[in-house]
Amino acid sequence: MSDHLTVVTHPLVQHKLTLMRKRDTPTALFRQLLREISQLLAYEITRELELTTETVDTPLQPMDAPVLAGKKLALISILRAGNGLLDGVLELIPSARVGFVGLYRDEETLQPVQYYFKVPEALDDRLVIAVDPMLATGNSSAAAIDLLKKAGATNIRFLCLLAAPEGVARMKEAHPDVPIVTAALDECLNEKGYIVPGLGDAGDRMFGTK
Ligand SMILES: O=P(O)(O)OC[C@H]1O[C@H](OP(=O)(O)OP(=O)(O)O)[C@H](O)[C@@H]1O
Ligand SMILES: O=c1cc[nH]c(=O)[nH]1
Ligand SMILES: [Mg+2]
Repeated sequence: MSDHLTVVTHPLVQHKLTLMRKRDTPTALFRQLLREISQLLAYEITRELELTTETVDTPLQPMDAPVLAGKKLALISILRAGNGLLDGVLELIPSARVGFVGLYRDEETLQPVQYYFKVPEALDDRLVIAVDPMLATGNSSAAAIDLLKKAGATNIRFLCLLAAPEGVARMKEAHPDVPIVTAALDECLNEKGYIVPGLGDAGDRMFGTK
């Protein structure tokens, strides 16, 4: 991917995102919509995956048919809200290897606090797609990507649902080599570091906490 930021403007993505933003959308529907959007975003972020060919026998004759090239890609969920994107993407790419970076954002300092890290082996040989629905200050995603790079990843993409300009700028400064794919670029952050207009706290809405 050449662009640092790609906003997926597909009408289905935009319509579903609007439903997710509504205050009264219930938890079960919120999760279902996120799963549906995650697959449309995955389509976009994987559009330039390398292909090779494999000879297969169709019922009529053999042919050289396209298959994905290289080592299986790694999906990394930034816990816990990342899991809301992970499930749908994994359904689309079931052979992907999966890792988890546990981070939560301290609500006072807006700094990430790490509590878990487990990723697949040979990250340096894989395309790594890190997923987290919300890119707000960018502190969590920048820290997660630092950890992935320390673990050897060199080819990383970041998939989110909503981004704030502040978070995109932070990522561009810290990780200019990591393309971002999102469904929307919102206006700004409020004084508590929430994306506005946004959709609130993705993890809480997804899991019914708070
Ligand atoms: O860009 P930032 O300012 O760092 O904010 C974004 C982070 O905040 C949310 O996670 P949260 O800390 O709420 O944890 P959770 O996923 O467990 O709810 C979100 O899922 C991101 O990880
Ligand atoms: O708006 C925001 C900002 C951080 N995390 C969220 O879930 N929502
Ligand atoms: Mg949260």
